[in-house]
Amino acid sequence: MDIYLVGGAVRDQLLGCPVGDKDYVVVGATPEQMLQLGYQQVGKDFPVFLHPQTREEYALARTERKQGQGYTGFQVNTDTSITLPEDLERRDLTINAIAQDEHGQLIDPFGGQQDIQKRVLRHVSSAFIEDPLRVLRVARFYARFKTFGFIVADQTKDLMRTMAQSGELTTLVAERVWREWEKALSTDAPSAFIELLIEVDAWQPIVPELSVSTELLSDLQQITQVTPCTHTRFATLMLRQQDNFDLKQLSQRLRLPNQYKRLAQAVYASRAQLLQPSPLSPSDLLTLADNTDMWRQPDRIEQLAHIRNIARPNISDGGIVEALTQARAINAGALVARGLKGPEVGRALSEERLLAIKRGLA
Ligand SMILES: Nc1ccn([C@@H]2O[C@H](COP(=O)(O)OP(=O)(O)OP(=O)(O)O)[C@@H](O)[C@H]2O)c(=O)n1
Repeated sequence: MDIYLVGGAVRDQLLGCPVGDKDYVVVGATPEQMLQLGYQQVGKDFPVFLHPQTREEYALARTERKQGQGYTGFQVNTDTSITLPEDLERRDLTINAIAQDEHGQLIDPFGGQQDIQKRVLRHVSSAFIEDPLRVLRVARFYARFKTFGFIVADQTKDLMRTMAQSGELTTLVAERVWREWEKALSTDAPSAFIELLIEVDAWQPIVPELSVSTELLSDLQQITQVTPCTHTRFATLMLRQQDNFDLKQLSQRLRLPNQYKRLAQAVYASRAQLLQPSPLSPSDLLTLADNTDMWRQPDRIEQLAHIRNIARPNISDGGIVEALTQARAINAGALVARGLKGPEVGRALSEERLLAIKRGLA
């Protein structure tokens, strides 16, 4: 049997990027041989094994042929006669279809190295269209490698458009879609992910609820420069949604994790204040904090301050973070100790917080 390093690890190494997970392909082995060597089989559909010591993934070389709709319709062949080039041919992009043997020698039948040099994301073969997730993957790689100067080959964009128009994108399960979203949000150019999906008509089938404008794309680009927090970056997309925007449906469609959902809700509910074209007064800030659950969620102060700063960059609100942090420090317990009861506590708490905000802004 022969073992090769493949996929992202080889690509990232050639690009001079830190190498993440390592994936290997094994040519000429049976599952029984792998088990005998102490590898542990994972997943039923694909013959993938975990190395007994490193726990890295080793997949038997395979070909795949699409049979039906959606993700269930693959006929997988892992016969020991499957060659390395055959396995590489089923992969998505040429830059992801380079293998490296144990001596460091590269096997690159589809011109991946040349495409790395030319900075092109290009599909390997027409089998690209068999997996609709690839539309999102290409958009995500485009966002990740935009700063390196990568573009997407025209023919690859044509295939992405064909896939978007076929309706296949709607068969993707939410978790897989969201995983690509989250990876795209953590790149240096998440707006490129959105732009490419729009360009190939894939936006509508994936997130019909979310309307995108040039202003919104620019917001996203700016927030990306000020914070690595993907929750904040995603929530920024709520800033310019209209009154008929259905956040509930969007979060169901993407199965948004709770932290994303809650911050998105907070931003959408407070968008009028966040976009207010005049400085926020102490009482505006109090309302903003009340409406976004800032008292219980201290991270929100910075998150919303970042969003406010990019929404209205020319307006100086003074020390929002400082003021709200001081207001948060007001302790309801101390008010109860003063003998206040019931609704009096709530009222006094608001008054004290307002005073603290005023002091903090001054
Ligand atoms: N829908 C997919 C998913 C994966 N692959 C292939 O499997 C490899 C490993 O996939 P994955 O780990 O998802 O991505 P990486 O390319 O390793 O990128 P990263 O880990 O940086 O996201 C890819 O390089 C690609 O060759 C593919 O062709 N089509």
